[in-house]
Amino acid sequence: MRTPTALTIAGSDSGGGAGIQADLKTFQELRVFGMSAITAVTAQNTLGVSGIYPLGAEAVRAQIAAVGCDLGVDALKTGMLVDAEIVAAVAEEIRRQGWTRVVVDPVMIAKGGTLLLQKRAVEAMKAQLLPLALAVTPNVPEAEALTGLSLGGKAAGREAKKEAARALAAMGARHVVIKGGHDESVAGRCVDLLYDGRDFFELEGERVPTRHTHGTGCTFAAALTAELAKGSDALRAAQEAKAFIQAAVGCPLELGQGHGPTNHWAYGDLRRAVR
Ligand SMILES: Nc1ncnc2c1ncn2[C@@H]1O[C@H](COP(=O)(O)OP(=O)(O)O)[C@@H](O)[C@H]1O
Ligand SMILES: Cc1ncc(COP(=O)(O)OP(=O)(O)O)c(N)n1
Repeated sequence: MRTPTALTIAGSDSGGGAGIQADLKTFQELRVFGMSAITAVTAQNTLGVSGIYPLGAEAVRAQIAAVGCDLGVDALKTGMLVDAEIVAAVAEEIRRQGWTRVVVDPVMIAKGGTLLLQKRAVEAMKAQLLPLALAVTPNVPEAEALTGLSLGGKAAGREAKKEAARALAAMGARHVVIKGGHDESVAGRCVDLLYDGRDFFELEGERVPTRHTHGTGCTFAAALTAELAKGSDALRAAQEAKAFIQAAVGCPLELGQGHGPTNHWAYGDLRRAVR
């Protein structure tokens, strides 16, 4: 059987917890061959982002084309896309290659508050990328920025999240997952809401009381992408991704002085232990 492959189009996190590094670690853990197109290099650690060095749209386009014409891409995800020019180049390459298993993680702001996508690029993302998405995976603030709806922040209600999911589906995304890390409305739980254009599904897990949550969004979206690359449908892939991130947050590595990385090998360890 051919080895499943996945491409991440995202920024590099020198601290290793988010971005390209989190994505490739997750692909590897899920036994999917990982490839990358880097949009920007960030100087970053668990305390925050201290520098952003974009590579530019042409460099991103060239990386995607090089991978596409040779290795094949069973599924891909997008992460930090920096600006409207890179968003446009990525959308154009995806269309040109005819890729359909596309996860758009609409990364906008790092935990420390640094902007990872220019504000004027949000419209480009809505118009050009969301119609190509098999799944879009915003957190609550990203869902608010994309839809213009107020979800209530930490007290985001189920109905408000459903309305935002419908609005994102109307923009062209075939599945919407509104991630629950920022939503504290259900005590002690993290509830991600999945909408497939018809039905809603709740992916629920224990909220782990830890500050080590750097890169949770990237890791969840990368696990979703890896499962899609292996041929799972979107609901099954999201359920597996939720189990992956639950293990990764639940077994922290206690690295760094700030928001430390999650543990990308915890899920594999747990699965081997129950065999
Ligand atoms: N403290 C936590 N305990 C368990 N799961 C978490 C925790 N924080 C986030 N998650 C999960 O991590 C994933 C990413 O969520 P979120 O933090 O909302 O995204 P982002 O990193 O993009 O802000 C979701 O599946 C969410 O439920
Ligand atoms: C290079 C890079 N890409 C994405 C992020 C944001 O990742 P995310 O998973 O949303 O995690 P937090 O930064 O919110 O912890 C990043 N920081 N750097």
